[in-house]
Amino acid sequence: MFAAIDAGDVAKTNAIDSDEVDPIFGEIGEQISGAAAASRANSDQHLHDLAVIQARVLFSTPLVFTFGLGLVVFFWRVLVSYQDQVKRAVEREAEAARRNEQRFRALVQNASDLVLICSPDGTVFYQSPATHGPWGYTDDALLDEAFTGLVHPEDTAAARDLWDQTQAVRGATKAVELRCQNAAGAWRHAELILSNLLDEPAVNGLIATVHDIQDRKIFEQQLTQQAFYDGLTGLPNRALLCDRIKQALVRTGRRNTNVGLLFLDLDKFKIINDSLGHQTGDELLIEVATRLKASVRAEDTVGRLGGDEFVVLLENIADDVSVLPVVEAIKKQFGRSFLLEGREIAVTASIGIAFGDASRDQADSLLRNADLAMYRAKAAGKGRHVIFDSSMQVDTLARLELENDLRAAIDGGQLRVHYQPIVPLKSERVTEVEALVRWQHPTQGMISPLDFIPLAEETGLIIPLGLWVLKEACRQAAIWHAQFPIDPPVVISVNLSPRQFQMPDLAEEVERTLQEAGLPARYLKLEITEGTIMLDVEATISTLSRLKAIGIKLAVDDFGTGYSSLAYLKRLPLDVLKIDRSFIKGIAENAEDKAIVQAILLLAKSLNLEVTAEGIENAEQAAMLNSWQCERGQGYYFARPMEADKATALLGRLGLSPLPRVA
Ligand SMILES: Nc1nc2c(ncn2[C@@H]2O[C@@H]3COP(=O)(O)O[C@H]4[C@@H](O)[C@H](n5cnc6c(=O)[nH]c(N)nc65)O[C@@H]4COP(=O)(O)O[C@H]3[C@H]2O)c(=O)[nH]1
Repeated sequence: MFAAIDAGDVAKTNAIDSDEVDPIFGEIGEQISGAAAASRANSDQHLHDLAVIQARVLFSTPLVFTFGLGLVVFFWRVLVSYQDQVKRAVEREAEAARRNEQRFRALVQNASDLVLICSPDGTVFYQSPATHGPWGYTDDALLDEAFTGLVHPEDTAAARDLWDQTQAVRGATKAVELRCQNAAGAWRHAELILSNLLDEPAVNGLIATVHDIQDRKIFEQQLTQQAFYDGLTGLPNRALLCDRIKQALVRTGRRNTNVGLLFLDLDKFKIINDSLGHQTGDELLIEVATRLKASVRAEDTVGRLGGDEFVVLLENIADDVSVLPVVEAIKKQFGRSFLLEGREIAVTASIGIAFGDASRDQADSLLRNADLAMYRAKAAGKGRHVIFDSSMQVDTLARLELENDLRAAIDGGQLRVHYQPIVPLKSERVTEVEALVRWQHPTQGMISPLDFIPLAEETGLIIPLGLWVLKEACRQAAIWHAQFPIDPPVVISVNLSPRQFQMPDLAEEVERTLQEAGLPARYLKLEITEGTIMLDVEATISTLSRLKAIGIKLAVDDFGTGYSSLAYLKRLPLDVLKIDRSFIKGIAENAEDKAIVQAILLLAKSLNLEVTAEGIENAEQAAMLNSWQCERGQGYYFARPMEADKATALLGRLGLSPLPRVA
C-alpha cells in the first residue's frame, strides 16, 4: 500500500481495504479524511476568501486606477506648474538682467561722468562713452593712455597721490578735486573718484570716475567772491581787507617792519553821483579802482570799503617816507581827468595815512586812524594827503559833536541870517541883499558857514537848514517891502547848495515858501554855484526852467571856478553871473585876473546876462569894474554881512540915497 502510495497509484491505494492493512489505518484514514475534509473546508474557505478578494479587487481596480491616474495627473500638473514657475522665474531674471544691462548701458552712455578702468600702472583699458557730457570723449579716445594725461599739470601731483593711496589698499575708494581737460581742450573742475577693484575678477582694475563739478565750483567761487569782494569793482571788501590787515600786522612782528594804510575818499563824489546818476557814479568808482591798482605794487592790496572809500594796504614799510612815492603815484593817476558820459571831469581824492605794527595796533584801530587822517586831509582842501597823529582823535570827536550840535541848532533856533548889500556900481544904492547863514553856537559863539555848510552838505542836514534860511530870508524881504516902499523893491538873494538843488520838489518848495511869506517871486534870486550847474547840465536846465517859470531870478555863484562849458551856459535860463572874489582880488595888480574878469564881462554881455562882482574890498576895484561896465558889486568895501535889524536900519536910513562906506 505504501508502495502504491509512494508510487502515486491512487486507484490501487484506494482499492486496498483498510481493514486488510491495519485497523489503525482506518483511524488514520478517518483522521486523514477528517483532516482532508477540514482541509477541504479550509480550502473552500480560502477559495471563498480569494473569491471575495478577487471580487473586491475586481470591484476596486477601476477605483485604484482612477485614483492613480488622478495622482499622476495631479503630480503632472504640479510638475508642469512648477516647470512654468521655474521658466517664468528664469525669464523674469533674464528680463531683469536684460533691463539692468540696458539701464547700466544707458546710464554709462548718457552719464555726464567719464568712467575709466585702469590697469595698476594707470593705463586706461576701458573707457565709458562720454561723447555727450561735459567731457566729450569718443569711445576709445583715452584707451591705452595714462589716466593722468587728463589732469591739469598743476593738479598732477594730487592725482598721483590719490592713485598711490588707492592702489595700495584693495577695495579702497578715495576722491580728490582737481581740474581735468575735456575733448575740446578746456579745463574743467572735476571730482576724481578712484576705486580699487583689482580683486574683482570682472573688473580687475582701478575704476576712475571723473565727475564734472564745474558749475558747483563756479557757484562756490561766486559765493566767495560775494563774501569777500566788492561786487562793483572786484576789489577786496571790508571783511577781506580787515583780514589782510590783520595778517600784515602779524608779519610786521617777524620782519620788524611797518604796515602803511592809505584811506582814500573821493572829493565831491556825492555830487557827481547825485547829479550824473548812479550809473555814472559806478563808472567812476570802477575807473578809480583801476587807477589805484595801477599805482601800487602787485603785493600791495587795494580794497573798497563801500561808497567812495578805498583803502591801500602797503606792507614792508620801513618808515613814513617810504609811502610817499605811492601817494605821489596815486595823485598822478588822479591828475588825469575822468571821462564820464563823454565829459572830462576832474576828480580828486583826499588821502589819510596811518602806520602800524603788531606791537601796538589792530586792524580796526589802524583803519580808524587812517580814516581820521583822511578827514583832516579833506578839511585842509581837496586832493590832499595827511599822516595820522594821535591829536586827530580829539578833533574827530569834536567833529562828531559839531554834527550833533548842528542838528540841535536847526531845531533849537541857533541859526541866524545875516544880510550883505549888493549895489549897482553906478548908483551904489542898495537894490539887493544876499542872505548868509550864521550859527550862534551856545559855547563857541558865532560860527562861519564855511565851517559848517560842508558838514551840513555831507550829512544831508543842508536840506532842513537851507529851507530854514530860504523861509527866513523871504519872510524878512516881505517885511522890508512893506516897511520901505523903495522902487524897485529890494531883491533877496539866497544860496542853494548842490544837495538842495537836487531836491526833486525844489520848485514846489520854493513856490510854497514865497506864498507863505507873501513875497512876489521876482524879488527872490537863487544863487547856484558853477560847479553844481555843470555836474548835470540837462537836469540843471530842467530845474532852472521850472524855477524860472515861477518868476524867480537865477544867478551863477563863484563864476570862473567851475570850468563851465560855454555851449551849455547859453542854454541855461540865467539872469546873473557872479564873478568869484578870487578874480576880483587881483584885478588892480594882476594882468591875468584883469583879463579873466574882462573876458567874463564880455561873455556875459554876449549871453545877455548881468554881472555882479563879488568881494570888492576897495574903491580902486569898484572903479575899475564900473569902468568895464560891470553892473553890480558886493563886498566889504560897500558893506559886510550884517544882522537883520542892522540891515533894516541901513535900508531905512538909505531910501534911495547911495550907501555910505562901511569899510
Ligand atoms: N574876503 C571877502 N569876503 C567877502 C567879501 N564880501 C563878501 N564876502 C564873503 O563872501 C561870501 C559870499 O557868499 P558866497 O560866495 O555865496 O559863499 C558863501 C556860501 O557859499 C555859503 N553860504 C553862506 N550862507 C549860506 C546859505 O544860507 N546856504 C548855503 N547853501 N550856503 C551858504 O558860505 C559861503 C561863505 O559865506 P560867508 O562866510 O558869509 O562869506 C560870504 C561873504 O561874507 C569881501 O569883500 N571880501
